[in-house]
Amino acid sequence: MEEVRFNPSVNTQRHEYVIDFVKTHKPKKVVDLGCNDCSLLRKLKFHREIELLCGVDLQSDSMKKKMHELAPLPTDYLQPGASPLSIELYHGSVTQKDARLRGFDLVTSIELIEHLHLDAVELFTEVLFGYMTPGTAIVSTPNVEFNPLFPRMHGFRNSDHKFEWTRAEFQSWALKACARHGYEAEFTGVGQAAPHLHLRVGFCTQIAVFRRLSRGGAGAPAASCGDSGEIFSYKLLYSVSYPSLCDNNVLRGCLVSEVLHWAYQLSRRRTTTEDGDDGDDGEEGWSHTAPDRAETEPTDEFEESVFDGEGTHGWEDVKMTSRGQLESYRQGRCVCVPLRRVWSCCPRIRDLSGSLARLRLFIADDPLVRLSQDGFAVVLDEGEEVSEEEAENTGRTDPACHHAVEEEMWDSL
Ligand SMILES: C[S@@+](CC[C@H](N)C(=O)[O-])C[C@H]1O[C@@H](n2cnc3c(N)ncnc32)[C@H](O)[C@@H]1O
Ligand SMILES: [Mg+2]
Repeated sequence: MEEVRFNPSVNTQRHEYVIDFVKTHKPKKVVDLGCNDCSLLRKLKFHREIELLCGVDLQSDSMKKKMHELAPLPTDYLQPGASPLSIELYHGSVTQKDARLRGFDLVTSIELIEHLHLDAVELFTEVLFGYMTPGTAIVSTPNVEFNPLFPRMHGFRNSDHKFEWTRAEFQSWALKACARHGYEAEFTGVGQAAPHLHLRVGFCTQIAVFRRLSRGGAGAPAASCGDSGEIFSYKLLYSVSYPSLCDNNVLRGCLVSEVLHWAYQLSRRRTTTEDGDDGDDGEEGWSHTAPDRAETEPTDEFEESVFDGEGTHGWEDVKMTSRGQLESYRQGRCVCVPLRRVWSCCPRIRDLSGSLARLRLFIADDPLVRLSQDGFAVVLDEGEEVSEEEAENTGRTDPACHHAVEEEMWDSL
């Protein structure tokens, strides 16, 4: 019989199964048991709906070799995620409890259980379903019925395997765990044989997806391990937090970067006065006096009418309603760009800050931004511009530029 080959590899297919599950169910807290060299974690970290991503393994060497690849990339600083992300790696055995891993939304155990002796599988089952009590769990293991399709293989698929189960054996273990701990399970797999063989041999890798039944619901007994206090049996090997917009300092950095970028852009644009006069000194388009505060800071009604959040008024409305009110103006050798104008031009600034008042609060004390005395305009020194190089160094780039940097990074990986 010709040896079966998978493309993509069955390992990749297992990881893709988990990733698809994450995309669909959007768990916030995920732990990968038996994470080995963190290869699944390195893929999962890009799914920013996850806020806490953990890995556990008995062998620390493989984790240590690759754990630094879990660190944030430069792009994570340029475009911080909207929600936080922490990654933690633990050295320990899945047969032991650790309070830090309780109550997760998703636990994955990919090709782990067959590396445990059967008495350790019992302990693991208790720890996983009775103590960790995740909302969902994905457990995969080889399906021994598929092995005849590997004619050159003798014994188990790996010398460290303590057993390999048939579909019936795997399902029996899973259903017992469900009955004891209040879960339900569905069975599937990855790595499919030719259609005429599939029914007979099943998937190469068998997968059980467990879902915890609601507490107090039928078949949901109390956790069998009981609440045995705070147990910390794992050693924390690695921990990293990603920059996120939930951190006020990161949010301020992003707002400052956007405000400066837009203020420079707007300061370069020619403006005309209300009557179309472009000034008497040859410097076309500049107002030379600070407008009344009322001019740069239209009324609340104005703000409500233009920024009612319903998307009924576009930028065209702003130009019409505020003609003559949102112009940049000169003060001495400086150019002042009304903060409201910056706000009007950049949806990202509006999204990030929520309101003009909040924007002002956020950036007012930042040393990179100079606001006018009344706090209503960004003050730029004449001729001050952000060079391409400077923009890259400070991250003061427009979104298109972020994407270019990101693409470049991906190409180099
Ligand atoms: C085949 S590898 C798992 C591969 C990995 N899950 C993946 O998807 O790429 C099995 C892993 O389980 C780990 N392991 C074995 N016994 C363990 C235990 N009692 N507790 C935690 N990890 C264990 C091994 O060190 C090894 O890294
Ligand atoms: Mg294995």
